Amino acid sequence: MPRPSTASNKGGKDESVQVVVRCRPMSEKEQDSGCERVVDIDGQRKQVTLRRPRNEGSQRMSSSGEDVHNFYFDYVYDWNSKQKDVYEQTARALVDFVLEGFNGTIFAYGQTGTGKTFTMEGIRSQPDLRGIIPSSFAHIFDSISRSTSRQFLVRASYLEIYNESIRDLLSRDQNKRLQLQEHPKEGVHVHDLSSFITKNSPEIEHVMTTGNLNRSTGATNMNEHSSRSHAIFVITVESSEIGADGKPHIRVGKLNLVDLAGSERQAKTGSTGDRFKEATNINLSLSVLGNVISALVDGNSHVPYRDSKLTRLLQNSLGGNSKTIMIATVGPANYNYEESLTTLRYANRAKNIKNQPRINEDPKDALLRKFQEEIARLKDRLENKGKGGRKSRRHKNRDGTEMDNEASDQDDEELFLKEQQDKLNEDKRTIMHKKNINETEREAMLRQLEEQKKEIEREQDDRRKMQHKILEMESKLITGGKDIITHTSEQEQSLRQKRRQIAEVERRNREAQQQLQQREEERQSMNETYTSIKEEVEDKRAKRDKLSKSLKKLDAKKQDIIEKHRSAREELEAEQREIQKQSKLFQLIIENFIPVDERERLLKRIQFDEQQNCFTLKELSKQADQMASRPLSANGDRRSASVYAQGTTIPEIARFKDENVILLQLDFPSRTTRDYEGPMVSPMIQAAIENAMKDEEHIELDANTILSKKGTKKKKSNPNNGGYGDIQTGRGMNSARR
Ligand SMILES: Nc1ncnc2c1ncn2[C@@H]1O[C@H](COP(=O)(O)OP(=O)(O)OP(=O)(O)O)[C@@H](O)[C@H]1O
Repeated sequence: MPRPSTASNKGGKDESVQVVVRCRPMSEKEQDSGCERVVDIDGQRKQVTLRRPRNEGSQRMSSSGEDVHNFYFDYVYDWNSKQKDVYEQTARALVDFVLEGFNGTIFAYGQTGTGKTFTMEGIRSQPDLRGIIPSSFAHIFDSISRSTSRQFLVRASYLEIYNESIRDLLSRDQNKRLQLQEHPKEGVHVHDLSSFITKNSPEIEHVMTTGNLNRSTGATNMNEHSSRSHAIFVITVESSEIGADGKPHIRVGKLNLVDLAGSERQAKTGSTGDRFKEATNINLSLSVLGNVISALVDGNSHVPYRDSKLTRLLQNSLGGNSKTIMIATVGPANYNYEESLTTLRYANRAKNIKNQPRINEDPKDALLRKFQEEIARLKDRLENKGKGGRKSRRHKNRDGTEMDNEASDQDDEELFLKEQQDKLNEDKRTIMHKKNINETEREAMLRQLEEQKKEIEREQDDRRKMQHKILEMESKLITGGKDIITHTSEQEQSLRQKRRQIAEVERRNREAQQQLQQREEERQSMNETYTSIKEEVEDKRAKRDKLSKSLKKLDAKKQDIIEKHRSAREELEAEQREIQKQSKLFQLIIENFIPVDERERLLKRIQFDEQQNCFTLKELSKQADQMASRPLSANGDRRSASVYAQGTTIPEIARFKDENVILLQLDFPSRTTRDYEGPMVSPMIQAAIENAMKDEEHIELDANTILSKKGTKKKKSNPNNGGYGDIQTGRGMNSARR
């Protein structure tokens, strides 16, 4: 719903919602079970510090850490705070503004059992423990009694929102549920809500007691006496004063005193069934209250006032034309840490809500105006009757004496009527004793007298009724100052004004302090950003150092690898040279020592074995050009057989059968050669080979060249000296070997 924009809040100056935090003392139970206190209050700095319980996380307690939360409010009160101090410092100025015609709201928000009711109502029977509501009663009536120029009308209402339904706590019928109505100009109000005009503190106290008796309370496992409903006590103060134009001007101030239900999360209360529904609805109102606060703080165009009864009723108090104080209550013990943190965060946000309070002047529906008009009307009627009476008196005054009736008051009127009655009685007696009239005439005269008498009695009765009504109405309008010495009153009034001024200065100081705090927070966050950039630089520098170290290591490794590679390459080159050398040697040998046809056969047989990665010679049997087959004997045997042998095997040849032939061993001839013992290669050839091998690039080996160089020397050498000096002999050697 859009923000209210009724005429009443137009033009009001922006004013923040005041937020006050109060922490109650440790209960006996908490003390006995040795609970740790996690809340610190610094009244001077208006600071609340909440520490995470020691067993719930690290021991770190730095101001920037997550474990310590600092909050600043308009006022903060610790467990030793007095009810009177809370009232004087926070509520008094607001109640004064209500007497001036502003709307005001004080609401207590917090977890069950943290002191909302104690702060709002307290213990009424003990003067020192009376809370904000009873203190405001005394304050209002005391102020009125000191007022010299104004007439007041004070009325009170008391309602409860329970399970999202509204109940009039002052109604006879407690089953009746009331509805909210919205007036385009006057905003939201509860239809049919009863209100009681009260003329003094005892009367308004009585109203509260009656309402409290009707208030729903229930027990949860958190706190037996916990209130599960939102209670709103409304005091409307109307005042009238004659203005410079000589006409009465009316102002209406409305004070909402709200004791909200416990704000704790439902899981903790262990609610189920009806209690669950109850908790859900209570939480609905509270969560909508949270949404409203958020929307107002964030400056949203849509504020969800309509989402709950509570927020609809408090619409003017939040972002409207009211002066508002939120009192957030917290428990000091460690087990309340999470709830206290939630409450403090909630309260901290509420500080940023801006209202536009302004005086409600001459509203059309002011009860005081109706009273004044009715009294005036009745007085007028009385006067007119008086005039009529006086006229008749003048008319009936037989002795002709003229009376000054203009100045006659009510007593005069009574006296006049009494005189009239006495006169009628006198006339009646005279008629009774008259002798010169007949009976019929006498009776007619007496009847006329009787009629007149009845009329006078009726008039008397009417007047009494009107007078009573005027008195009754006037008694409800309170006017102070009659019994107070004006001087003292003025002094006190100026004192109060000074107090208000002090409160206003303090409020401005608080706002300035808040702004300072906000700037400090911004500075801190900038510092944090700076610290984080610094940290980033440090981090990057460390990474860079690390990287340059590993780069150095890699460089060293690279050098190692290059070195290893270089030496491996050198080795490979040497190996390659060696292989080339050998290859040249083999080439040399092949070209010079292997016959050409043999070389060609070998070349044909040569193949590369992929698996073994080397050249191999093909199997001879598989060669197409293998040796010619051995010749067979005439009859197809592998070898020719002697006739004898044939005779033994072939039975047909009977010629040899009888011969006695002895199988003798063959005599081997004695050896005529010797094994070669000399050098394999003649020194000359060896020298030629070595010479050729010296030049790696080109091996020149031609035995003929060598032979031509050595010429005759070689020819002279003994061909039997064991050498193969002639290449031709080499070939011969190869042939011999084969
Ligand atoms: N500031 C305080 N000084 C002393 N006693 C306190 C204070 N605040 C609360 N207490 C005590 O703590 C108890 C719980 O307080 P109270 O009933 O006011 O809590 P509550 O928040 O109103 O709970 P609920 O949500 O049930 O209404 C009461 O016994 C009350 O007397």
